[in-house]
Amino acid sequence: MFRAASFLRTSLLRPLPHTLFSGHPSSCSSVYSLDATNFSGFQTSPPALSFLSHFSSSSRRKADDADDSDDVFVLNRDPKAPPRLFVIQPKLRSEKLLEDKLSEALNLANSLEEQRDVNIDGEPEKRGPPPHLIVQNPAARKTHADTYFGRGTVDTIKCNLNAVQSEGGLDAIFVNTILSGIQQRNLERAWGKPVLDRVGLIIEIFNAHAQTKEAKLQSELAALMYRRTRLVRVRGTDGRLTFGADGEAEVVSARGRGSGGRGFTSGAGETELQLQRTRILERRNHLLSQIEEVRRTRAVQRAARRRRGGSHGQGLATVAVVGYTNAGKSTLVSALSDADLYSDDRLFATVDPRLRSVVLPSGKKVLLSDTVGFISDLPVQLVEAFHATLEEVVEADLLVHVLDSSAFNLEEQRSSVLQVLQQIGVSEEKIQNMIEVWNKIDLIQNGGEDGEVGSSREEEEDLDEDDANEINLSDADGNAELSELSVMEPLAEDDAATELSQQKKAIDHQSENSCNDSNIVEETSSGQSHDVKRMETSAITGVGLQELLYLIDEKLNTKKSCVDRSYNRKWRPSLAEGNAAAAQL
Ligand SMILES: Nc1nc2c(ncn2[C@@H]2O[C@H](COP(=O)(O)OP(=O)(O)OP(=O)(O)O)[C@@H](O)[C@H]2O)c(=O)[nH]1
Ligand SMILES: [Mg+2]
Repeated sequence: MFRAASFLRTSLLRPLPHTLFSGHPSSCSSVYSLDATNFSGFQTSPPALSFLSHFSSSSRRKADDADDSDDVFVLNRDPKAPPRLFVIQPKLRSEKLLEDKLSEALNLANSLEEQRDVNIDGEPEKRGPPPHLIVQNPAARKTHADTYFGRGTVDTIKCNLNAVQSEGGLDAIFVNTILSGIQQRNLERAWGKPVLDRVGLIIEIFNAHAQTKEAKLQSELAALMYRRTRLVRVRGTDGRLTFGADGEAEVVSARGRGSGGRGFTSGAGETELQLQRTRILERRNHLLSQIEEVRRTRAVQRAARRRRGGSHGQGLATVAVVGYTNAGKSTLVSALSDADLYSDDRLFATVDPRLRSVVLPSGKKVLLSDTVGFISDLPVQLVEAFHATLEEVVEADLLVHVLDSSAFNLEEQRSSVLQVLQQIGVSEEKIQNMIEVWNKIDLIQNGGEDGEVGSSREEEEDLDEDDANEINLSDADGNAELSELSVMEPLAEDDAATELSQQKKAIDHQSENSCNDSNIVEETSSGQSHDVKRMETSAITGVGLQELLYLIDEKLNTKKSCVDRSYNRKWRPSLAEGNAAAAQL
């Protein structure tokens, strides 16, 4: 696991070339010239490749007999042939921020395949970083309403794509920003490949990683709501407005036009656009009813679990482990509960929430909930569609916020998570009471890969990029119904009773740190109005885990001033011991 994280840092965070167009033929910017009308005038009609279509050129195209849900995704879920993406990263003002964003983009592009096979060392199979290009950020001057990038940049990208394409197939292009429907459509026409923006790619990843029925339903719902915002009309070869993947003519009857703003009804006068909207709405209602059905079953199971109670007879408390994707949530929950949850350096490795039981130093049994990770610019469609899963967080008795302490943009990650927590309706009181865990402390103790720790991460914000992302993607229609959904029930829950008796027998090492806050740092976080008790942990070496359990115990049982010092569930190294161990890694 440790090596996996190191790989990510060494392979993706290596210094970037100092050219804007990295890694590809320098001749590109001059040799290739694209007919301007291809992407700005809407006059020509190269093959339509919108993600609404089934792109036929790809060797990984979807099978004709794919189920309904496949229609809303661009890329196939073929674990044997994960899609190959070309990554386009708009340049950012700060070199460090650029490195970080590029690293995240490359990792996102590499995260599309399903759960990986492991190699003979038990490590997941690794893929090298995908082909990528850093281009001028149009937001610095002016984004182009039709293609987002300026014409020269579009040409240069096309030239580089051709070079990469000749070396091996490409399935899609990932532009690490948020594009409008029309920009996406025009870029697909210009480049002859499906284009995914940040929102589209994250939704595809959720689909690729969803294992359970619930997660699949929710990711399809997110894709559907996203697709609804992408229904664009364009002018066809004959100059008429057309709609649809294959440029089919829009059908507008006199009845449709003359509805006087009362809206169209289904029938002969319906526009193609309206037909698509109706289909999407029907499918969405179908998905919502299925999710509701699952929810009801889960609610019954949850009530039964609460009645069953913990070792002290009271109901089981739930501790939700939240945080930025790849912060180490699953690894931490696994380490605390001795369970084996799937963790990986892919982003959004966890899409299906899991509950694991753990016995606290006081003997109290609680459930740790491992949830989906968050990311900056988390698509609003995902937040809404995964409302059911995220309600697990809202309803939890206590939140543990896991941060990757070695992340260069730690502050940004922290505020992204706090933003999502507020967005999903977590009470201010719960946020105030939250435990903040700085995980991966072993990487910092090792000096980090690039020596970047602490406040030096807090780089200037790039306003240009913010401007580029000012696109309203909300779907007001979906809100009311989605808010009615409630918590998805856990998919697995291990029984800790046997474990508890074994642990009690195994107490042979008096804890030095039961109420000792050596790994707890009191600080007032920037941008936060409350004091945060910060824990430093390494889910890999075990540093700080014991202290974390004590703190959880304390928080859940505030009446108890101090927890049972004789308890030692499992030996965990103290911070000082961990420092020494980490130095040897
Ligand atoms: N060095 C180091 N690596 C860690 C630590 N905790 C987790 N990792 C690694 O970080 C990567 C991500 O870990 P996960 O547990 O999958 O992270 P996550 O937060 O659950 O990620 P998502 O489910 O994708 O949101 C894996 O490769 C882990 O081995 C740690 O304390 N130290
Ligand atoms: Mg996870």
